[in-house]
Amino acid sequence: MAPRAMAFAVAAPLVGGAPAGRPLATPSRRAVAAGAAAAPRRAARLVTPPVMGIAVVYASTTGNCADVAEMIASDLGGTIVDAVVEVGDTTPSALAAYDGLVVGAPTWNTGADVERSGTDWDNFLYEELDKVSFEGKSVAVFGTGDSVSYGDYFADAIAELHGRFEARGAKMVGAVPVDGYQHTESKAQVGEVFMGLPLDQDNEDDLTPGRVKAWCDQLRAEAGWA
Ligand SMILES: Cc1cc2nc3c(=O)[nH]c(=O)nc-3n(C[C@H](O)[C@H](O)[C@H](O)COP(=O)(O)O)c2cc1C
Repeated sequence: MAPRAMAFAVAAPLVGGAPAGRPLATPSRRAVAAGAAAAPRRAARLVTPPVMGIAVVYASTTGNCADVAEMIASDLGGTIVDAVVEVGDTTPSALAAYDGLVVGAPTWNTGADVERSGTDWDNFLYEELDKVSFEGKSVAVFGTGDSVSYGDYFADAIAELHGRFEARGAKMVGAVPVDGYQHTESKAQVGEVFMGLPLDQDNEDDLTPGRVKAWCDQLRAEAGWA
């Protein structure tokens, strides 16, 4: 299946750091505050480190995860989200410049233990991520999947991203109850919760806006993204 064209152009983030993704139109309050703080009366103030918001990072083969990434960025808003970027267009060290991340992947490699996404995440997670620490960063995971045709492996890639970022020191946020989902099994499920937010754009896309909204409200409270 042909990869969908990139939903976002790559550009430098609003404040400092390596190029990571398309900045949203509105600078975050922290970015504005950082800019204000950097307006020096004395040269010493220039050493103030850049203050970043969060980045939404995704991969997508047929466009579902890209659509959801855009919905999440829109709900969190430009005061929180500084960049939206496809994972193949960034690096762990560029992402480590942000205060936090929302990361999203589809699941294509059904039943696989590793490289479950079948996208650029596979290389990112296993070839690049080990070089960078995400200590002190809040990271939330979402994923797109099919809870009917692939109901025994629903959104398995969520668990893989969760485990890999947690292993690099990230504070994982954004677990959601399994209530209301119709899958049978998922590697992303622990007890009665998912490790992140699964969305099924194939069978219940009507539920996605409400799920995204509730999750973004949860992230604001849980990660302090406000
Ligand atoms: C060959 C194939 C394998 C798939 N495997 C899974 C799977 O194991 N688990 C799952 O939840 N969804 C599976 N899906 C569904 C996709 O993950 C789902 O359509 C997702 O929304 C695609 O996201 P994307 O458009 O961002 O790539 C599969 C779909 C196809 C066609």
